[in-house]
Formats: sequence, structure tokens, C-alpha cells
Amino acid sequence: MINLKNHNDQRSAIIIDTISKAYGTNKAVQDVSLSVKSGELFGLIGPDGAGKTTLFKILVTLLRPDQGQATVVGRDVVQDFRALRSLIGYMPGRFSLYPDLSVEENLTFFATVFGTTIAANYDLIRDIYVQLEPFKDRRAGALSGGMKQKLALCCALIHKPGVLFLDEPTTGVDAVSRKEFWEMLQLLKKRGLTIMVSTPYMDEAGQCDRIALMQTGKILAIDTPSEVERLFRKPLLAVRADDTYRLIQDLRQAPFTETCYAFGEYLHLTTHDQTTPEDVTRYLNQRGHQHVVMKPIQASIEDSFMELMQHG
Ligand SMILES: Nc1ncnc2c1ncn2[C@@H]1O[C@H](COP(=O)(O)OP(=O)(O)OP(=O)(O)O)[C@@H](O)[C@H]1O
Repeated sequence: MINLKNHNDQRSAIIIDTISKAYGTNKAVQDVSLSVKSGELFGLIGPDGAGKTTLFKILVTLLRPDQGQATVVGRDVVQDFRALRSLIGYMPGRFSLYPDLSVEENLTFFATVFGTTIAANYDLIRDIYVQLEPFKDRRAGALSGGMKQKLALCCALIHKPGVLFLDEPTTGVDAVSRKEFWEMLQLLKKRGLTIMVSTPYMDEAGQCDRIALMQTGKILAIDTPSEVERLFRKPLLAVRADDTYRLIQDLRQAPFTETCYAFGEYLHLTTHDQTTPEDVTRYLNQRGHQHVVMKPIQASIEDSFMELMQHG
């Protein structure tokens, strides 16, 4: 548990201490504690309904926690909510722009709300805004998904916040725009911003300095992406054959199988200690599987996540 009084670390931009929030009987966030260092790119990784949005709303002062405390840049999210709002940037998961206003009008609007101008803070958004400038007169509602996301990021940055909260910024965005978005985040990190970003995509977790894996309101692990991968300690096999459906059924019924999950075109398999790859091959040959490919692999963050979800 993080005790705020003993955790007065200047280098922590975000400190969350045993925060809980329920909607009726639904415990959306349960006893979450973590801290994010100044200048860190921190990822909150978890499936739909894990509680990511609820935690973000608490941190950006839109929702009061039932229990616990949290500070962002040293300000309490409940007591100091007014002061805090101008120190942070927030890009909500759902569309946060005014669809009938143009690109430029949206940006001007957000700048005005914070008592500033586009010109005053242009240097921070320049790299992103140059890509939008050719469309500055277009209605925001008529932009592509990737462009909307860039505009929303500019709007969240226009008042030069020290900490940026991005709730699932890449959900529903094409692969190229997702890649470009993460490049933009790396640039912003280089400029010293602290960034907390949530995503359901495990492949994006590797871009973060540290990640927290979250499920049903609880944090399962907090560490660097490579340390989270190392939490998975068992040998792992990737297996493929012509008939994937029958392969998964047969492997899940096999006496040697511990876990078997589909990961793209391969199944990821862990077995009981005494089992060799030859035992698996023999078993699959006996069941008539064709073109079996099997190879030992390194566990990914997703493998660790599945393992933690099962065994805690
Ligand atoms: N306003 C609300 N009223 C009731 N239940 C809610 C409300 N908002 C969220 N929940 C529930 O709280 C849990 C956590 O939801 P939350 O939106 O925080 O998760 P999430 O990880 O952001 O997932 P998603 O990507 O689906 O938003 C879910 O079970 C959700 O159904």
C-alpha cells in the first residue's frame, strides 16, 4: 500500500493510494494503488470493463472516489480539483470534439476555455498540428478516425499541461494511425510530459516505460513491459496445424495440457512438467493433424496477462 504521507516523492507526478469506486454493487475500481514518475509514459492495460475509464475520471477530477486518495502533480484530486484542471490534459475515450466546429474552431475553443491562444502554445502541438493544418477549415465530424484523434490530442495539449491522461486513444483507429499516435506520444515524452495512457491492446504495452495490468477493478501487476513478460515462467510452445478448431479442442482435452489459448494463427500451449514437445507431436499425429508446426517461444505481455488472470 502506498501511504501518501510517506510518499512525498517530488519525482512522482501521480500517486494513487487505495482508491475504490463502485456503481451500486459493481466494484469498478478496487483498492488501486500505484504511482507514476514525472516524465514517465505509463500504460494502464486491460480489457473492456476493467475499470480504466473510472480510474481516469477520478484522476482528472470528474468523479469522486468512494475511498482512498490520489494526487496529481502534488494536488489532491478531490480537495484541489479546480487548480488541478488547468494543470492536466485529458483525452476521453469517446469523441470529445464539437463535430460542427472546424478543426481550427475546436482548437480555438479549447484554448479559450483555458484562457490561452493557439499561438501562445503552438510549439507543443506543432509536430501534430502540421498534419491537420491542410484540413483546418474542415468540420471535425468529417475527419477520418486518425485525424480526429490527432485533433483531440492537440485540444488536450493546448494549455500546456504537465500531465496528460489519454483514455484508449487508439481504440477503433487504423493500424497506421495507431503507430503514428504512439510516435507522437514518444515525442511528447521527450519534451518532459508525464503521460498516462490506457489501452486494451497488449501490443501497445511495449511502448510504455511501465505498465499496470488491470482486470475487474484490480491491478494484477505493475512493472516494465519486459519484467511483466518475465512473470510468465513456464516453457511456452506455439502450435499450428491445418484445422485450428479441431487442434484447440484436441489440445485442451490432452492429458498433458495446462493451458491452451489462441493467439492469432498459433495456439500457445503450456504443459505439465514431464511433457516433451515429442509427446505433443505424437499425440497430434495420432489424431491425424496435418502440417503441424510447433516451436518454443518467449512469452508476451498477453501470455502473462492470461496467466495472471487465471492464477492471480
Ligand atoms: N456510470 C456507470 N454506471 C454503472 N456502471 C458503470 C458506469 N460506468 C462504468 N460502469 C461499470 O464499471 C465497470 C468498469 O467500467 P469502466 O468504463 O471503468 O472500464 P474500462 O476498463 O474503461 O472499460 P471500457 O473500455 O468498456 O470503458 C464496468 O463493469 C462498467 O460496466
